Amino acid sequence: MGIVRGRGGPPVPRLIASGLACMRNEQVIIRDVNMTLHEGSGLIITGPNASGKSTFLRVLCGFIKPSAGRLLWDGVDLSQPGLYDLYRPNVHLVAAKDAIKKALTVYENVHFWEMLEGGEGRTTGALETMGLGHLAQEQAVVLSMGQRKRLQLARMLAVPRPLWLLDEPSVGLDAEGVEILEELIAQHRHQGGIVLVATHVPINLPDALALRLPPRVPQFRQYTAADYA
Ligand SMILES: Nc1ncnc2c1ncn2[C@@H]1O[C@H](COP(=O)(O)OP(=O)(O)OP(=O)(O)O)[C@@H](O)[C@H]1O
Repeated sequence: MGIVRGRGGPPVPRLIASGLACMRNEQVIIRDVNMTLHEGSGLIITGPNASGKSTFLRVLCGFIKPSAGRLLWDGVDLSQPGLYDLYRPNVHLVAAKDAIKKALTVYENVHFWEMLEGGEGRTTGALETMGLGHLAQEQAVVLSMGQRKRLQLARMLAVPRPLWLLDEPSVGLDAEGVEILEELIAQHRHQGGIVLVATHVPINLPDALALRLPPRVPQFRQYTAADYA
């Protein structure tokens, strides 16, 4: 994660969104979103329900292509062919849907992900950090909502990546869990990582930037069977 510098100039921002827009189903979900983030940055994204916070994170993680605007990573415009594929391994999204496999053990849920991503040896430590070590050999089906969130965060820790995109990461966590989360974010930023948090719940990210998305007024239309296919 070395600092990228222009020739003799200040560090190049790691992540830039410029005039970013996203349409889904012929609806504008987000428009003209701008941000510039350097190593160690934190950004708290707020906005009313349906304002596009989750959509914005999904665009940033490369699941949805922007409809307009530009996204740059280390100064490179990701709209160029093939570059999203190179960028994606830098990003970890903690989404509302947790993709936890109930039939696997807690350990396997993290280890499976770690192996998929080419890592090895971090699963046990990640579970311990999230206070799930004692449940490692239990099937994930027994986990409570807050424990599932802890498992999601353990998966993130098992595969180190510079850019964390966290969608409502504290929902379901108890006070101790929130404290661990805030400490992890602080450590990650201290090591040069970047953390974006979309949330309705206040979270302590010292010196974080703020982005508030405006309310969306959806254009309702008649839906057809094709929309649900
Ligand atoms: N695949 C999709 N197709 C069509 N519309 C979508 C799709 N995904 C999301 N949307 C619409 O995008 C809008 C924004 O949704 P999103 O989940 O990004 O908002 P949000 O700000 O995260 O909301 P909340 O605060 O309720 O979590 C919603 O109106 C939703 O219906």
